[in-house]
Amino acid sequence: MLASVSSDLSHIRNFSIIAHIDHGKSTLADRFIQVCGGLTDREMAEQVLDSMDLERERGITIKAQSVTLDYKARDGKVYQLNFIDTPGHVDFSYEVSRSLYACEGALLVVDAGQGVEAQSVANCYTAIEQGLEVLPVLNKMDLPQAEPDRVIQEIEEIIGLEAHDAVRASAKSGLGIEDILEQLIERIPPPEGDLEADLQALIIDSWFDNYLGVVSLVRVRQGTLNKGDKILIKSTGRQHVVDRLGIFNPKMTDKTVLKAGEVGFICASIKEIRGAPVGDTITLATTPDVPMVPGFQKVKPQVYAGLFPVSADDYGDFRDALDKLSLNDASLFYEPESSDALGFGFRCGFLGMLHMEIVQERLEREYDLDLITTAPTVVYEIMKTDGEVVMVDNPSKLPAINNIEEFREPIVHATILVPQEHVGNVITLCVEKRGVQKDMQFTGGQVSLVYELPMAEIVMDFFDRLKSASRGFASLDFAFDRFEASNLTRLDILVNGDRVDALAVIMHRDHVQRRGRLLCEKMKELIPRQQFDVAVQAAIGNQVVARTTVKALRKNVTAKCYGGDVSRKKKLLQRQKEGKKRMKQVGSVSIPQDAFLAILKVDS
Ligand SMILES: Nc1nc2c(ncn2[C@@H]2O[C@H](COP(=O)(O)OP(=O)(O)OP(=O)(O)O)[C@@H](O)[C@H]2O)c(=O)[nH]1
Repeated sequence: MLASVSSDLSHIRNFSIIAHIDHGKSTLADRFIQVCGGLTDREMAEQVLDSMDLERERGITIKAQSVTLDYKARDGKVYQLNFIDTPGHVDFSYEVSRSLYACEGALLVVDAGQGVEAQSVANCYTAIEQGLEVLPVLNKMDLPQAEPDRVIQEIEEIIGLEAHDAVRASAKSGLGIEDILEQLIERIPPPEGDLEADLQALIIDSWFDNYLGVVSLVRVRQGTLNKGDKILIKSTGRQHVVDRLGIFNPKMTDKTVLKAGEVGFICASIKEIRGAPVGDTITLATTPDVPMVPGFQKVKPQVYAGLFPVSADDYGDFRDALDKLSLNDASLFYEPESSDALGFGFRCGFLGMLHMEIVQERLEREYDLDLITTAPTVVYEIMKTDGEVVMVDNPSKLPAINNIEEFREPIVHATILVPQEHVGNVITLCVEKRGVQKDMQFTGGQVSLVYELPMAEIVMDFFDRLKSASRGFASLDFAFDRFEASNLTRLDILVNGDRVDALAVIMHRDHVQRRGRLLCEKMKELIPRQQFDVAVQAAIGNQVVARTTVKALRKNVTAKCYGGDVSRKKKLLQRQKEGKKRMKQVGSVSIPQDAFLAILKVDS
């Protein structure tokens, strides 16, 4: 019953949507906003929840966002629905579990033509473990290839979730949208939370806004939060005054109070995003003993790479750009690095390859920088002969081989879902990537494979290879499991006899011969011919395992463009010039950006 007493939370529903990329989460969220009358048609034209340009271009959701909607249900009552968006990509799974902590329920949206995918299974388990009510929804029912019965069977068998009364919907046509909202109100419990208790609020997300400073999205778990309150951020121990608070409906709307059970934003003149980390707990300065909401952990980067400005003059701008970018991205780690080959730059840590690509693109696009990136690497644990254990995120910083007692690499626990007809190819790929099979189950038309794989193999090209091995149908989810001793070594690349530190890679000894040779071949393709022969060698210590030669250039590139075809000649020169921008002079040889990433293109 919707009572006037403020302590009644029965009209509130906090929920998230779990969906694999492209299964229709954003479209569905837009429909909810429309049904609840939050936006005009023109505003609807933009997908409001994916707010960053880059996200929209790539069509993926990165930052969690929320929207508060008033829904007039069929029982005549008005409910407050707080939808908390979650990112769909495996790199950002930490943020998913944060978002789920703020909810009592989640919709599991599955494309009725595609079926269940590994990532949504993993997120669904997280939700179930956190005690959430999960409601399956079959989306894209308007498509002729929709197979609701098969997908229901998959949901029941793979996830173990009752799905026979899952709403059959189409976010595109509008079919079933109100049925979803009705089911949500009926099945997802309202939040619990004592309004009289001391304030305890969870930070679901924080981002840096140029005008407002840090804005945090919070879920009040107990007590109330008022404008003007002096708050305490538990992990930093810092105190701040709340300048503004309110909700997104979906526009930012100011209020004076957020109560237990509610979700909204706060601004408290916090200068950088690390001052209000995601997953942290807020309480009042007067009640510092309120416990933290459990499960808070600092995000740890999984993949590291060196980023260097092409022109040394840009170093200062590059540092400023990283400072600014990190205001908004707490998971971006960076520290100065210097390389003999590439000069001064930064060693950056990322959540995964997608995160790395996004950061790189933002630096180049928003800050107009030309950067050279070295091959990404995972973090290794090295036990030295003197017993000391060190973590190494940069192949060129490895201790000398004879000082290494044990080389340990990170192992992930991976789940792959793949249609039966492609399972053979996927197993072959996993074996090639040094995977160890832990489980294999057949369900409906899909096979669920569980493997332990070295993280280094996964972050390289595994995902792309998996997609091509399964015609795009396989899906993957993985999480760090442990460090394990492995027969690894460092492979150096020498250009005309000079060891190029930025080209060093760590790999398994079994792969060294073959990959070393392929790497030299690839380098030969990538390094432009010079006025002299260039020798490219791959070596372990002093032992050369492969070599090739980039033959000296004899002809002028434009020589063959004889006659009056000036435009073609100009074009060629222009292309050459653009190519040069992304080159680094190493000794007397120009090495292009692609060569630094060549290892990623070397299939074992
Ligand atoms: N035919 C059909 N297409 C749909 C439906 N729902 C979504 N789509 C389309 O599917 C594509 C992906 O939809 P999104 O809503 O962007 O998917 P998403 O899950 O939010 O993707 P991320 O933001 O990347 O996680 C878009 O081209 C939508 O237009 C539906 O019910 N029917």
